[in-house]
Amino acid sequence: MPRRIAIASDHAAFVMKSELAEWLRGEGHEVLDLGPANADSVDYPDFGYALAGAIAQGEADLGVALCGSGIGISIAVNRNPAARCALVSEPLSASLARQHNDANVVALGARLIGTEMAKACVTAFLDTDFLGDRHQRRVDKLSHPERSPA
Ligand SMILES: O=C(CO)[C@H](O)[C@H](O)[C@H](O)COP(=O)(O)O
Repeated sequence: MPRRIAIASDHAAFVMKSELAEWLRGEGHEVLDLGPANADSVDYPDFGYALAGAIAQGEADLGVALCGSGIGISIAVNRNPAARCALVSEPLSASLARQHNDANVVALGARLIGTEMAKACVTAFLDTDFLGDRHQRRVDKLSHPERSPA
């Protein structure tokens, strides 16, 4: 199913971001590339916040976030309450992030995995649906931490 996918990175993942954006377009998805536009050194929070903002504003259905390890940009994306970003390095975690966590952003580390593994992770993420049921209750609690018992 064609999706609206936002993608962003820092300099460390610029090449992988470009490869994934081109591949996703080739797969028929609408891709919103939020940068950067080249491999000059930048700060991953700026691009993580932009990606989360696109999700929050409804400009994209799902997101792909990349930096060297995937750690920094996943933290940045998750600062936005509208985002549920899962850092993965293999497809099973990408599927579980959708099935159990209703993750709307997948984060990848371009210095840790290759482009083919990144594509396998994104494919698993896009092809898997949220299971709902008991998982919905838990995801709701992620949206409202103030309602959970201490
Ligand atoms: O992995 C990252 C953050 O978790 C980012 O890619 C940073 O850019 C990295 O920490 C530092 O990269 P640099 O190329 O040494 O500036």
